[in-house]
Amino acid sequence: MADVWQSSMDHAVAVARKAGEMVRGALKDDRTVMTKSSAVDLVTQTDQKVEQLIIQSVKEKFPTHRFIGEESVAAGESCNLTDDPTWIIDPIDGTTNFVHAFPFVAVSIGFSVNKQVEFGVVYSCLEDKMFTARRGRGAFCNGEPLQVSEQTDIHQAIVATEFGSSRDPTAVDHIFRSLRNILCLPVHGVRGAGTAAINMCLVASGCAEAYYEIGIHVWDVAAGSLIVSEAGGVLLDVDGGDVDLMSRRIVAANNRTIAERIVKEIESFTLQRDDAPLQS
Ligand SMILES: O=P(O)(O)O[C@H]1[C@H](O)[C@@H](O)[C@H](O)[C@@H](O)[C@@H]1O
Ligand SMILES: [Mg+2]
Ligand SMILES: [Mg+2]
Repeated sequence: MADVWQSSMDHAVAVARKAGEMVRGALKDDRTVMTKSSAVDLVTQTDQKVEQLIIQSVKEKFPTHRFIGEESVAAGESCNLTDDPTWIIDPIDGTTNFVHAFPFVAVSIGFSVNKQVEFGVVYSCLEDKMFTARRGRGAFCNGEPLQVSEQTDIHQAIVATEFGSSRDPTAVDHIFRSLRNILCLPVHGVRGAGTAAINMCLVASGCAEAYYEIGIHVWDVAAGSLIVSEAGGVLLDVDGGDVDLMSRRIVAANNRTIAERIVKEIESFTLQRDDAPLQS
């Protein structure tokens, strides 16, 4: 049966590739680092230009579609998911990596309809890996099918996580205690690529059993969440309930056994939701 969202997905792949070229071109030149929510929440002109490139090109082709873009939200746009077709964009996932030329940087584009992610595209542009997933039709990297790891023993797992961009001491304490709990299970290792989207693609590829983080935003994980689930993985909230992409918390794992084991070790905390009303 024809896929009603195929042309949108084709466009997402094409524009992510174009955006990736822009990111690669700017890697050595863009040293204009600005900050957002904290001194370590970085943004560059390239983040802003890439988001504009993506939004402009989508608007020309699909004028009725809506957008949630990281840099547009930072500039004051609202972050509400409606039932309308919505492009959820992180122009550079891994801006800190980009600034330091640490070689994991992604363009992440999720597309949701009726609040459900229909397709996800993550372009790991320095590795030239194009990860894609279409709901119900599998996940792929450069056209090759992805499958999560079959490991069910947490002691033989690699777990990915990040420290995020908050330096609030209470939040940092929670993050460290969770990390300590997981390290001391013990697990084979803890890793972090510096980008939520690539961490999730590593789970989808079977290279890591799980990824969890508190503090991410919907644009960090919208595309990656579908890539993980279409590769056979599971998504949970850090308290073990259903994942809520606006809640800023996520566990993405190869299977429920690993996901639930990790949930037991996480000291959860709550942050302001992405869709909280804007403060005037
Ligand atoms: O801000 P970018 O680089 O789009 O996204 C990153 C978050 O800032 C950081 O807090 C988080 O740890 C990382 O996983 C995410 O990709
Ligand atoms: Mg991001
Ligand atoms: Mg970003």
